[in-house]
Amino acid sequence: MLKVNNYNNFILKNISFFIKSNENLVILGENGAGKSTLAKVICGLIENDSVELYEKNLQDLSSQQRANYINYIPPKLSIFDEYITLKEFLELSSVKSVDVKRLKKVISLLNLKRLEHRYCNDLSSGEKQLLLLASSLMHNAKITIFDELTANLDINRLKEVFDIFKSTLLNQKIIITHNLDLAYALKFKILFLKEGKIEFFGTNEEFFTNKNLNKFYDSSISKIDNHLVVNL
Ligand SMILES: Nc1ncnc2c1ncn2[C@@H]1O[C@H](COP(=O)(O)OP(=O)(O)OP(=O)(O)O)[C@@H](O)[C@H]1O
Repeated sequence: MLKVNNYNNFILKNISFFIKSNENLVILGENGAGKSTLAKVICGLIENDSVELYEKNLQDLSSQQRANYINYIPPKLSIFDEYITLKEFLELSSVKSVDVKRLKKVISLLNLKRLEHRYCNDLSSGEKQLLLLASSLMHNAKITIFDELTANLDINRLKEVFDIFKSTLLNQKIIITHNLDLAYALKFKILFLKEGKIEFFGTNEEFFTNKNLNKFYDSSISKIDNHLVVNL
């Protein structure tokens, strides 16, 4: 459960919304609309007193509690220790002691076995994205925010990630993406930001109508026979 009560800063304006504990969310909006900023507000990287997680004010939570409640997965993996391996990184991603069974399951699920002992810094961009997803599965917070996780993934990997997003492996998910096919297929609730303001908040079905696509994306995308078509 997530509630944001009238949050304002120099980027975001009058941000208020609520998602129940059984709901997931996709955040959409053009470059610079404020999506990452909103994510940082929700997870407390930008301090505020407007966010409630499971009826507790974010500000009142200890660091350990915050880590249990919320996990922000940034667009890019940044690692300070150049000699940390993929497996070591995943072991460190658990908030509690490492669940060896879960670690094995996550490595196998994402086909990361062959990369287990590779240094994280040497992984390709797509492999780093998969490592970030794997780390979120190890962390297993009540709410996980993915900021453009799928940007570097090939089609097969995108499908695997889609299946994980649709599964119950993680609790609540908030997905920031520019991939409208992904957003449409997930069927999660949609929040659309424009210049720091919420322009739309509602169901997937309500958002993905030709009227709304025209309103939010001009004529660059339309829906034909339940498929999104980009008009290049
Ligand atoms: N620390 C900062 N100081 C000043 N301006 C900032 C800061 N962080 C973000 N901005 C500005 O705020 C606006 C929103 O940025 P944000 O990263 O939240 O957008 P976004 O919707 O995630 O964009 P994108 O889709 O390009 O990743 C941008 O104009 C950005 O330049």
